[in-house]
Parts: sequence; C-alpha cells; structure tokens
Amino acid sequence: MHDGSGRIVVQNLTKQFGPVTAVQNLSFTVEPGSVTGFLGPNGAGKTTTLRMLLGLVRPTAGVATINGRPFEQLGNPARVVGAVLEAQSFHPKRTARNHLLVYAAAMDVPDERVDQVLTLVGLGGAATRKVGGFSLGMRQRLALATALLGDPQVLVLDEPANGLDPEGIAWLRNFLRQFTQSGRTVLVSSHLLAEVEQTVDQVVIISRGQTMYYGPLENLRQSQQTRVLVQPADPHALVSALQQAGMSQVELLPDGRLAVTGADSRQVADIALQANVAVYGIQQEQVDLEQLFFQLTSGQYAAAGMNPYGPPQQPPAGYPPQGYQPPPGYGGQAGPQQPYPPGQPPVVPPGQPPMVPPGQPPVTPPPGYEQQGYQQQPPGQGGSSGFGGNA
Ligand SMILES: Nc1ncnc2c1ncn2[C@@H]1O[C@H](COP(=O)(O)OP(=O)(O)OP(=O)(O)O)[C@@H](O)[C@H]1O
Repeated sequence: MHDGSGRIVVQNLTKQFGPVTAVQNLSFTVEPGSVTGFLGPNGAGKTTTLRMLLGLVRPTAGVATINGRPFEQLGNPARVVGAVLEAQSFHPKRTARNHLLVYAAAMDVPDERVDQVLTLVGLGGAATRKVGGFSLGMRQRLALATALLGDPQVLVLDEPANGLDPEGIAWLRNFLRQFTQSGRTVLVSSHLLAEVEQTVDQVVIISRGQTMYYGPLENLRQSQQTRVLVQPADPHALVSALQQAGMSQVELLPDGRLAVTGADSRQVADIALQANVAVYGIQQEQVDLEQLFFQLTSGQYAAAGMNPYGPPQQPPAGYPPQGYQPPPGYGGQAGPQQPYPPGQPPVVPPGQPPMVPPGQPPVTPPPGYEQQGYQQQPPGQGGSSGFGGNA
C-alpha cells in the first residue's frame, strides 16, 4: 500500500487560488527520524502546503507524498500520519476523554490508547473536564493527543506553539525530539524562527509560496561570514599588519574602529599584539539567525503590493550597531546577495529550484503516480476527521 518509510516528499507543488499563487513550485524532503521546520511569514503558503500534503486541498500542479503515496492512497491514513492544523474545533460540552473516545472509535483504535495519549500530552489530570473550559494551550495539547491516537509514523503540525506558554513550548520541543528518536518524522510550521530553532534538524524557509532556503540551520548560519570589530590605538598600523597577514577585507569605520571580515577575534588580537598595536576593545559579531530569516522572507507584502499592516517592517532600533555598514548578506535588502563560500549551501533565489541537502537524492515522484488521479478527500472519510477541516 505504501513504502512504510515515513518520508515526506514535496515536489514542484503549486497551488493557485484564482489570481493568488499561494504555493509556487515548492520542493523539499523530510527524512524519517528528523524534525523539519517549515517557516515563513503570514500568508507565505505554509498552511496551504500542509493541507495539500494531507489531501485537504488539491494541488494545481506537483506532488506531495507520505510514505511514497499521496494522502488519499495511504489506506488507513490516521495510522500513518497525525496532523494538527489551525482552527481546531471541539465540542465544548464533551470531556477531553470523550472527545478522544469518539475519534478512537472512528479510527478503530482501542480505548486504552485514549488514556495513553492524554498522559503523553500532559492532560491526564484534565481527562474528565469539559473542553469548553480549556485554555488555548490545553486545546493545542488535545489536538496533538487526537493526532497521536493512531500512533502515527509521521506528525504534521501547523503552528502548534500558538497558545502555548514558555513551559508548554519547552515541553513540545522535548516531545517532538523524543518522537523522532524512534525514527519517526515531524514537519512543523511556524512563522517564528526562534520558536523552532532549538528543535529542528533542518528548515524549509518559504516566502510568497517559494523556497528561500532549504537545509540545516547550521549551514545557513555558517554561510554568513563573521566579522570582528576592533578598536586599535593606531588603526593604520593595524590595517597594514592585517593586510600583511593576508586579511584583505578590512574596513576603517567612521568611529575609528576596524571591521575585519572573515576572521575571528583571537586571530585579530594576535596580529595586533605582534604588530605592537594596543587594542582598547574587540568584539566578534554573532550571526543573527532571526535577522537572516527576516532578510530571506522580507518583501512578501511589498512585492505582492498587499501589505495590510503599513510599511515593511524595519530591523529593531540599534540594529545594526552605529558606525559600520552591514557586510554583504547581513541586512538592508531582501533576498540573497552574496556568493557563498565553497562548500556552503546557497540560499535559493526566487524562481530557482530549491537546494537539496547534501547527501540526499533529488526528489522524484512516486512510481505510478498520476496527478490526474489526485482526488480531494471527502470530509469525514479515510480517518482524516480531526485533521482540521477542509479546503
Ligand atoms: N481558500 C483560499 N482561497 C483563496 N486564497 C487563499 C485560500 N487559502 C489561502 N489563500 C491565500 O494563499 C496565501 C497563502 O496562505 P496560507 O494560509 O497558506 O499561508 P500561511 O503561510 O499558512 O500563513 P499564516 O501563517 O498566516 O497562516 C495567502 O495569500 C492566502 O490569502
């Protein structure tokens, strides 16, 4: 029926809603045993992509498969994939346990599983309480419990941290890590990089329905060169010493400091010492992932001419620090701006095919798949109830 791999493959996925291109030629793979963050600002196309993966929206073009099959062909999908989508609705007068019992019966799952999942999500003590009195965070946990009922191989979560307090977010992070340790697969969307940064093995960053970056976060971080800001007693003497040491990317800033690109603070301090130049301050810049994320995804509303929230967002006051220009790729303009060092992953420019992480095969459609045969899942059939509604 399916290949049992737990792999998610999205290839050249496109969704057009009338004049709106919600998702455009999107491709990525989520390997079993890993957590992939699916990131993008509001309206980037995350929910639409997840709904296509779950058979709730029919793609205009392209393929989304789990275990090598489109959702409709999974047989008993609730046993393969559990999903939490936005806007979950619950019967307010039903208790948490009764809610789960209804779904357990529909999925042909034994009743004992209900108490197991309640404990798993930390709702054991609230099992007999009516859902109408639940907080947003408790509802998120109940939605997750529903997704876990079928003991699925794959979890697909759309903004699951919404409504969770910091303790809840930390709990979710641990839970997802443990879930993948047994070789299972997690795809989790968020519009906040910081929310998933500590959880994910790789990220797919999208903007305006297109892939902007696909790969490990660490590669994205490393693709940005570090800079050292140094305050020497004699800037000119230090510039020549640095140049003699082969450091050619040195900039004299208006405040008298030097910005040395592609070096670490220790190297610069050693060179200053050897050149007998006193140093009054030295500081190595950290690559700010949040800033990179903003850069990769900025321009969404500006480009679409539809910003409902006023002018495009600016970096916070004080960023970048006074007195120097950001190095290439650090700020100011949307999109990738610099060639990457050898061996580093490129950020994918709009309209280009997405990057495939090193060592992974290019994504290919499953054998025998024909897009014409892709049918939308009728509501309430095939165990998809509880996955968050229909297109
Ligand atoms: N059923 C629909 N009909 C028309 N346009 C739609 C429909 N669903 C989504 N869109 C549009 O597609 C684009 C992508 O929306 P989508 O909800 O997938 O983004 P998102 O990244 O999940 O955003 P958010 O984080 O705000 O939920 C948006 O411009 C949205 O208005």
